[in-house]
Amino acid sequence: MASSCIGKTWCSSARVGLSLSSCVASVAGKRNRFAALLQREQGGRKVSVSSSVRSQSDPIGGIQEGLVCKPSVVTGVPSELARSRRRAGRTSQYRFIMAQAASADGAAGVDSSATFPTVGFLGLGIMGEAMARNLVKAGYDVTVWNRTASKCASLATEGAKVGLLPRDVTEACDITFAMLADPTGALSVACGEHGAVKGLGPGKGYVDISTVDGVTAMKINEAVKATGGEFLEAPVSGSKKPAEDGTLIFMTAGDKALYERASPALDVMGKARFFLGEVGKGAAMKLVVNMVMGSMMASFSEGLALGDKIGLDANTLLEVISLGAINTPMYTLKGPAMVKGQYTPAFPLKHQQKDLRLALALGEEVVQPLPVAAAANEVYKLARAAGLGDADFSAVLETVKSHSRGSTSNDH
Ligand SMILES: NC(=O)C1=CN([C@@H]2O[C@H](COP(=O)(O)OP(=O)(O)OC[C@H]3O[C@@H](n4cnc5c(N)ncnc54)[C@H](OP(=O)(O)O)[C@@H]3O)[C@@H](O)[C@H]2O)C=CC1
Ligand SMILES: O=CC(=O)O
Repeated sequence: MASSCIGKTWCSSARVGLSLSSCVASVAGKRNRFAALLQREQGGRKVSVSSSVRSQSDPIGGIQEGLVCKPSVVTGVPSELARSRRRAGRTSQYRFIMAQAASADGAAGVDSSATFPTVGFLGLGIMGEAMARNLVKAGYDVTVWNRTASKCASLATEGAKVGLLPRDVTEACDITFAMLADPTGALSVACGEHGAVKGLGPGKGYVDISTVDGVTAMKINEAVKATGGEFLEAPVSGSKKPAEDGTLIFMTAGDKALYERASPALDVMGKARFFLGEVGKGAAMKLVVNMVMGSMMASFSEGLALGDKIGLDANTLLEVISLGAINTPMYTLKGPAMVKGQYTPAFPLKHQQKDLRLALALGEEVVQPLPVAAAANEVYKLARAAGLGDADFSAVLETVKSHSRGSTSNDH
């Protein structure tokens, strides 16, 4: 293994506070209840959630637009961990909107370790929710935020706190992770009106896991640095299942000290991590990897479409591929579902097209010809135009197939 890569097994001992982990996890798993509201601004409208206490099975139902619930309405009991942190003299203003009824759960006396950072998580999409859940399960004191507030509900029932705004999360946490869709989302969450940087300052860290371009990562880095905080870009390889299993691969760059402090949490979410140097290198590595992946999936789709058209049995084709040198875990995993026309999103097609677009822009910058990736990008663009953006990226097969329908031979 490369010296810059730390495998999961090497690092498990770095995960301090495991007894605390199990204790907090058990508290989280018991009596969560909502006594909360969500208040956020979205497109100029206030959106909020009723402040009444809700059952676990329907923790957040009844989102009402137009209401403005004041933070002072927030009720509930902060977690024992948060209380113990306050007892320990922390001055951060925690503005939780979700509270855990922890008082009777035997958590009294929990001594929050100074080396076990409070962590924030911004962006609970396919990846973010699974990653944040692993942090909660590992016992971290996690505060989450998502633009669509209802997506915080299940993590809240599992023990996470919910922040009103990105800035509230960074204000409350030592290290905040962000997993947003694209450069626009990453920039707006970090640097927007109530953005994450507003809650940052010396001693705090911001780790952006989103797949973005280097320029975006550098802009966020500058904004974080202006607060005295530290920044790490940390895009990941691995999809929904590796996110659930905690087996992602991190490609990090930026502040080495933050990398060291964040590593125990990275190791909860991933199986390997690389530190690649200055900001921009992580994005570059990720874009190269995903450019290759996009081309491979497009090429695989062409093979399946051609095989289908000439009457090859699809499952036999998959088996032949699986036994040879061109086999990849991706083909093994996705192939059978593709043959059945099933594209449940693990890696949304719109994100794969975004990554190809960003990789091609990188190629432009350094005048690197990328004809195969450029051709693949066109196919993904067609797939997006056909409404497949939210399907899994393997749905590119449908576009490849649709372009050959109606013609059965090359007769002139
Ligand atoms: N899925 C995968 O297999 C992998 C994805 N990635 C990368 O990780 C990132 C996230 O992927 P994934 O979880 O699949 O994506 P999803 O589309 O499932 O989630 C995207 C997240 O970004 C939020 N978001 C989007 N735009 C904005 C915005 N303008 N302001 C605030 N929040 C915004 C969404 O909020 P809301 O819920 O409100 O829409 C949601 O939380 C992407 O960059 C992707 O390329 C990397 C490796 C694997
Ligand atoms: O970015 C997607 C992945 O699977 O990695």
